[in-house]
Amino acid sequence: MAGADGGVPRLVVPPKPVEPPRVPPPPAETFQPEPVPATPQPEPAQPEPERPAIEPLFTWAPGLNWAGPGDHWAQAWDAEQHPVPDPGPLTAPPPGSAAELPPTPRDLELIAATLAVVEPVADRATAHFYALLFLHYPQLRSLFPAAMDVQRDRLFRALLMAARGAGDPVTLTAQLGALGRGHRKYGTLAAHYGPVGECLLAALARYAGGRWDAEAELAWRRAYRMVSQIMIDAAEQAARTAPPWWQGEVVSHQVRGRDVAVLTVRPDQPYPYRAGQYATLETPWWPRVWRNYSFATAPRPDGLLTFHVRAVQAGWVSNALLRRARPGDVLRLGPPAGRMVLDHADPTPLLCVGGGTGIAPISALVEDVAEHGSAGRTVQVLYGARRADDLYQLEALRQLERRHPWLAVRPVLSEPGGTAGEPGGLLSDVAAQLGPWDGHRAFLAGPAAMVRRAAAALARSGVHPELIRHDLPEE
Ligand SMILES: NC(=O)C1=CN([C@@H]2O[C@H](COP(=O)(O)OP(=O)(O)OC[C@H]3O[C@@H](n4cnc5c(N)ncnc54)[C@H](O)[C@@H]3O)[C@@H](O)[C@H]2O)C=CC1
Repeated sequence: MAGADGGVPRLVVPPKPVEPPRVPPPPAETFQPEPVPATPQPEPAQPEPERPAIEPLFTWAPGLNWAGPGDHWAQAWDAEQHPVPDPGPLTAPPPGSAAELPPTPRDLELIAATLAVVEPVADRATAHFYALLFLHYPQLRSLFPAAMDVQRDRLFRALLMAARGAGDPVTLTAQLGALGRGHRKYGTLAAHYGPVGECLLAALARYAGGRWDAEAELAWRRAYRMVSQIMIDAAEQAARTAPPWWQGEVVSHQVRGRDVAVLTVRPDQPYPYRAGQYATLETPWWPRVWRNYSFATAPRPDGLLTFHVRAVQAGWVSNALLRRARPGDVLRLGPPAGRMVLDHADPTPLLCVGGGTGIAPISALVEDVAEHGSAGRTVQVLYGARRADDLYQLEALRQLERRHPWLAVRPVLSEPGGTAGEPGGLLSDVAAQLGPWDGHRAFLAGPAAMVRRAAAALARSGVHPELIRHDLPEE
């Protein structure tokens, strides 16, 4: 073929490109084979998200047990993108620094002044606190239930209350020790207290208005350091002798009366407790939602644990325990807690007031007196219920009464139509009418309003307030 100019064809050497030729982008619809790298490059190591040291209850449903980096919540809030403040100095201030000292009387005044401003807007401060906590420390989200409705203000308020009590380390140690031990079941670690404290301070700073300055912040840092150290120490001490939680298999489930389940559970390892105490329970249907239930018997030789559960309206755990739980189901139990325990060396007569399922710990106390009580101690039980068919525990108590002359049991019905000869009305009112009760110790369990009213009424009818025991939080 002749060249275009008709002469000898010449080899045309294209000029050397100055830049590498551009590769046009592939047409959108063509198949592109997956490029194979000449030498395979190792994947950059992805840091494992830090998970709390908890064993999932159900390994076949990890989603139930895990929320945190990578879960839907964290993705939706883009939580991983936010910088993480350094929580180090809060729980471990530099040695010799001002934050290391215990709170001073002036600090307590500043804390009270801050609380006076924050408490009226506690709802918003609480919401802000949790938002900060979960955005900055999404790995802590897994320590809380999926739905935060009930939980919402618990931690925040507990911290505020603890700070208020920072002037009385002995009482604080007793109260916070139980809280620290109880927090082990959530998977709480010592390292979590720093982040929680930083978010608490940030929420306070935002809502304490003009009351927040460097001096107030230092006061809160000192109080929080003391509070968190008490909880950390108690948890570490408990870890030497007890697991963070127990698993308990339901071995029997009976419905008594109209709507009370009597559940008996076999713990996976020995569960030491004292009559009158309670445990916190979690069901497999509502992970990380824990509720308190009193032991309904004194400790038994076979190690089984019994609880009485009435379903409360919209109560997730109580409804699940009443309607879903069956033998073979596995619950989790936190450590025992509660102050309603007996000193058997003390022969003071007892007045035990149990409303509704509040009769559970009262029954345990009666059994405890029967087994270990000092000779001559008398026990009077007032057992309140709305209707006669709600007195599901009466026959068991009557059996004990027949065996033990020191025991007297009186049912009290609050709705009309009671048994002739038995007192009727609200349990708290009847307890007061049957007094005076001076010279007695009183144990109260049941609806919170009943317990409060009964405590006030008994104090008026001669019982020294220090001799009245119940497990409602201090007001
Ligand atoms: N260790 C404890 O303190 C325990 C507390 N409980 C609590 O006890 C409650 C039991 O609930 P239910 O069985 O549904 O009992 P319920 O609501 O049927 O009440 C039982 C009785 O308590 C009295 N009562 C109720 N409300 C009162 C009020 N406002 N003022 C004065 N007296 C009142 C009445 O005499 C009533 O018949 C639950 O809230 C449960 O959490 C249960 C077990 C242990």
